[in-house]
Amino acid sequence: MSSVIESIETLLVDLPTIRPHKLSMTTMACQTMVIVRMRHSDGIEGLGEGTTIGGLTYGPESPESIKTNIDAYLAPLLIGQPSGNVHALRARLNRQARGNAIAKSALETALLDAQGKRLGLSVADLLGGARQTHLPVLWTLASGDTQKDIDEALLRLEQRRHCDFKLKIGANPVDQDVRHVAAIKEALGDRASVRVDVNQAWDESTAVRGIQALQDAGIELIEQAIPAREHAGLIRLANRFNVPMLADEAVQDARDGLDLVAGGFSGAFALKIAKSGGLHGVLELAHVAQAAGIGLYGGTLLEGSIGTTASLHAWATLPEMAWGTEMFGPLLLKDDIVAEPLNYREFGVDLPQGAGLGITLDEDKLAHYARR
Ligand SMILES: O=C(O)C[C@H]1C=CC(=O)O1
Ligand SMILES: [Mn+2]
Repeated sequence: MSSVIESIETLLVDLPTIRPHKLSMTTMACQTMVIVRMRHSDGIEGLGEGTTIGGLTYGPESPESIKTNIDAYLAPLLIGQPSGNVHALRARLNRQARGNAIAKSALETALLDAQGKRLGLSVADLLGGARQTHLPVLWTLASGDTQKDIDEALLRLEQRRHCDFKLKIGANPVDQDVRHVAAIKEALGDRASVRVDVNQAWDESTAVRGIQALQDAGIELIEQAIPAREHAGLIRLANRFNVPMLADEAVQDARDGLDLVAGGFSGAFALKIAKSGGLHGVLELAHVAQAAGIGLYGGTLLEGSIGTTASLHAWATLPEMAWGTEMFGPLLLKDDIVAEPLNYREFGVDLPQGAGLGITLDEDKLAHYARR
């Protein structure tokens, strides 16, 4: 008899960050992940992760809402269903539950992990096969202090850990932010690509002033300068400047991507499994971008090792991404809940091998960090 989904357990796991991570909307000292353990009648367990940033400061789902909504609404839709048809299960969830993209992404990850283990294939294999097994990874400088950021970047360069850096700005007045960014770019010179993420903090006229100065300072990419829903404004900025715009919060899924393209956007899209409700959804967005000549960027919501690995399996199926990836989440955390951490080397990370995600939990660490 074929396998069915037997139980779905969700755990809130709190891991401290290696340093305060200062973003335009919040400063993080800890990351909370929702870990999904999905058990099937054939004895296989699938792992998933749903993670956001800073409670409700980043988006409409919080770690607690992700857990509650899986427990109360989404898990009951899956339990007792045949394990193996991921598309049928996605459709079932989407028919009965609106939104909740992060929760759905965690569940789809667990389904794919289990199906891969069942068939002896990696998640990338299930998605058609990996085109890359080593992916570039940038580092985000967000200590809140210019000199500390410069020292951190120089160390990462020296270690051959990262050579692309994203600076989180938008919490301070625009001129102060521009001075901070320009000082870092000046210190790193041609050794590094420097980009900024404003996380929606500016209005359009502030953005015009800020982006002009950042372009003059040699910044290579401007991420989400204005609020997510201001698609027309983002398209105007993309057409006004030479430095490309990276749409992040503005582009959740393929539908948003199509609207931006149809409106005349050019530049790049940040792909995140969490925004698009999972790996298949994010690849649909990637395909819209590819058809429209929009650059690809493998994005993160600062997931731990499970969510980061799931994303890597999706990115691995794509051709080389124009702007690389930011799959550094596990490096921002002081500890890990997996037995074998991801291998970061040579300015990038290796795609884990093995069936499913290719990840094993460290049960002691999980028990230690799980919220009681
Ligand atoms: O891009 C975001 O908005 C989220 C995130 C990615 C890196 C980081 O530091 O925060
Ligand atoms: Mn962003």
